[in-house]
Amino acid sequence: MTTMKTLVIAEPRKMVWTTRDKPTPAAGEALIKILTAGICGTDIHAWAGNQPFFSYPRVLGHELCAEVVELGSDARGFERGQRVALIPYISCQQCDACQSGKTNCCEKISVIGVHQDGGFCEYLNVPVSNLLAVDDVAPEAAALIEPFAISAHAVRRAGIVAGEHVLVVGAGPIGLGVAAIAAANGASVVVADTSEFRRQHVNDKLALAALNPADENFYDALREQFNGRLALKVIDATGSPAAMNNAVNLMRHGGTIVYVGLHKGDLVIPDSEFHKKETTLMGSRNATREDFDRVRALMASGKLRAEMMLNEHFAFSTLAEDFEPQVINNRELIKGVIYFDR
Ligand SMILES: NC(=O)c1ccc[n+]([C@@H]2O[C@H](COP(=O)([O-])OP(=O)(O)OC[C@H]3O[C@@H](n4cnc5c(N)ncnc54)[C@H](O)[C@@H]3O)[C@@H](O)[C@H]2O)c1
Ligand SMILES: [Zn+2]
Repeated sequence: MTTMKTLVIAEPRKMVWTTRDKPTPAAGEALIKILTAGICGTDIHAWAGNQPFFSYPRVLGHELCAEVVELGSDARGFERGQRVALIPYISCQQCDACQSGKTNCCEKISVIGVHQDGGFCEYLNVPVSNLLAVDDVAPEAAALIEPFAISAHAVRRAGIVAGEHVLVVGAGPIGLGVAAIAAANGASVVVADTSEFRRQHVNDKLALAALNPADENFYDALREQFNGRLALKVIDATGSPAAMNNAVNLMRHGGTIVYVGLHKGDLVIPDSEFHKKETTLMGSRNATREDFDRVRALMASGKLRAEMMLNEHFAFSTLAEDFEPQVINNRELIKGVIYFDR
């Protein structure tokens, strides 16, 4: 086969099937055959046209599990037939962040499937330096290593260790990943979300307590979970300033707040509480190879399972037709994985 089926966002709200040439890997690249792909909130925003940095036409897909089918010259470290996950970030290696070793914060970062064409197609060329070997992880879970790695990065930034009282605000894919990884670290984890459906998912699939921050007795319920105390670490995964303006009030002395949610609007930090409690405030951006490795190992050991984040499956062959009715209009979608039926 020299051509391949490719799903292109031609313009906002318009997905079309296109036939493209199957690529040939250049030096340092692998040609990968996509097996599964996760659908991210970014994909949905790109479809809707409300992602300012997006340009069209674009092939989405940055949460990928694939098989190596061909290797370009000098593409070392992988073999044909090997199962891999994509680390989609390409950093410039020159900016201040990259020079400080924080390539996840690169000022000129290019994300495969966001700033350049990704994997909602049958085959993709990628630098081998962007691959992670995942032979010990099933394709369904391997497609979720990237969102779980973003969560793992936030957990690592917060320094969450066994026995700590951790409140995760927001039970979308990122918050669920944070809660699952913090619990795998041995922390005592409570999740807060205004959505009853998402709280039920936390109870059922993570076996953790989930509270509604809009409830009158929220603070009392939180204290009850944490042996009469407030949280030591709060991780925000909502992206809602309304959810987090009072985060410092949820903390006890010497606590840490990590914002992984990207807030559409400024945050308000209650000054007196912030000083009085000597609160630490941190951001968390993307993930590093270390975070991807940690997630792969947790998945291989059975401590992280796809179902903790995943609740829908889609077929690649009908995705253009299904995207609006089943992805966009599905109020109960948390995370979907696409199967590449050929
Ligand atoms: N830092 C990074 O590198 C990075 C990477 C990916 C995503 N993100 C951000 O992380 C955030 C979460 O992503 P997601 O895909 O899980 O999103 P999502 O929209 O699926 O989940 C957000 C959750 O927050 C809940 N929520 C909203 N307002 C709330 C409130 N006031 N109180 C409690 N819960 C509330 C919602 O019910 C929902 O369950 C987004 O802001 C996203 O942009 C950051
Ligand atoms: Zn850089």
